[in-house]
Amino acid sequence: MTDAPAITVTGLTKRYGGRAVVDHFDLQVPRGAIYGFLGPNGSGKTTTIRMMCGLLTPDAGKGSCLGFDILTEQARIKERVGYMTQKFSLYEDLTIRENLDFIARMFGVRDRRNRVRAALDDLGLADRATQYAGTLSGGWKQRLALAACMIHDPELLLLDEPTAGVDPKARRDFWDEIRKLSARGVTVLVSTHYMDEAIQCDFIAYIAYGKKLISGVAREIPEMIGLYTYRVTGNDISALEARLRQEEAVAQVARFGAVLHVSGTDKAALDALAARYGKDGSHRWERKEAELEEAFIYLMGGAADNFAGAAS
Ligand SMILES: Nc1ncnc2c1ncn2[C@@H]1O[C@H](COP(=O)(O)OP(=O)(O)OP(=O)(O)O)[C@@H](O)[C@H]1O
Repeated sequence: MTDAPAITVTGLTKRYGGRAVVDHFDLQVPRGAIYGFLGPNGSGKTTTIRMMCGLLTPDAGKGSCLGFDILTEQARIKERVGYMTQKFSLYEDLTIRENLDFIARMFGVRDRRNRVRAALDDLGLADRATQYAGTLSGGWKQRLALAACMIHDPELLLLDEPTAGVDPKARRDFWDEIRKLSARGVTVLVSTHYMDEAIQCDFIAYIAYGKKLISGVAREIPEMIGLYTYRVTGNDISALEARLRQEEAVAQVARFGAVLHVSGTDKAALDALAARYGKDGSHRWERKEAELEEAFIYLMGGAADNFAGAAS
C-alpha cells in the first residue's frame, strides 16, 4: 500500500423516493487495500460503493477515486474499474478463451491475444481454455469472472459477495488470488454478508440504515467496539449457553462446536460473571482477545446502538 489514498469521499448521500439510503458517508481507502463493506440487506453497501467509484452520481457529497473527481470524471474512473457482480454474467455457450477474448474486445484491450493468454495463465485457466463456460463448476465460473473483470488491468476491483455459493476450497483459492492482486497495488472493495469474506479484508466499514457506524483496520474493530470475550469449555455447554443468553452482562454468545465465546462490552460486569460461573469448576473460563469473528457476529446481530459513539 502506498500513502496516497485510492479513494477519498466525504458527505456522500443518495436518496430514493425521499429516503436517504446513503447518508453523509465519509471514507478513505488506501491504495492496494482490501476494504470490506458489511451490513444488513438493503443497508446501502452497493449504493455506497457505486458512488465511490463514479458508477452512480450522488445527490450530495464529493470525492476522488484513483485521482479523478467522482462527480465530473466518471468515465475516466470507469475505465480503471473491474466490477464482479454476484450473478455470473458471461456467455455459457462460449469457451473460457472466447469469453475472455470477447470481454477484451469490448474494453478495446491492446495486444489482446497476449493479454488473454496471460489472464488464462494467471488464474490457472489455461488447461480449460476450450471448455464451455456453462459446463464449469461454481468455483471455476467465479475464477473466469475474476479473469474477465481483470482483463483490462483495472486499478480498482469491486466485488459483490464474490464467493456466495462457492465451496470452501474454491473460496480460499479465490481469496489467494485477491491477495495477490492487492499486493500488486490493486485496490479492492468488497460488499459482503459472509464472515469468511469479512476476515479476509484489511479494513472494514460497517453500514446500517444508510449510515456508517464504524470503520477502520479490520483487526482493530473488536477493540473499537469495546468487545471483551471469554472462551468457555466444559460440561453440558448447551445448557450453559441458554443460561448465559439471559445474563445482562452478556452481549453475545457465539458457539464454535463445544466451545463458547462469551462477549460483552462491560469488562467489569463480564469479569464478575465469569468469576461467578467459574466458581463451581464445571466450566473453564479463559479470557481471550476478541477477534474479528466475534466482532462480525456482534455487528451483524444488530447491536448497533451500543457502539454508535465509536464510529470514525
Ligand atoms: N435504483 C434504485 N431505486 C430505488 N431504490 C433503490 C435503488 N437502488 C437501491 N435502492 C434501495 O436503496 C437501499 C440500499 O440498497 P443497496 O443495494 O445499496 O443495499 P445493500 O446494502 O447493498 O443491500 P444487499 O446486501 O441486499 O445487496 C435499499 O432499500 C434499496 O431497495
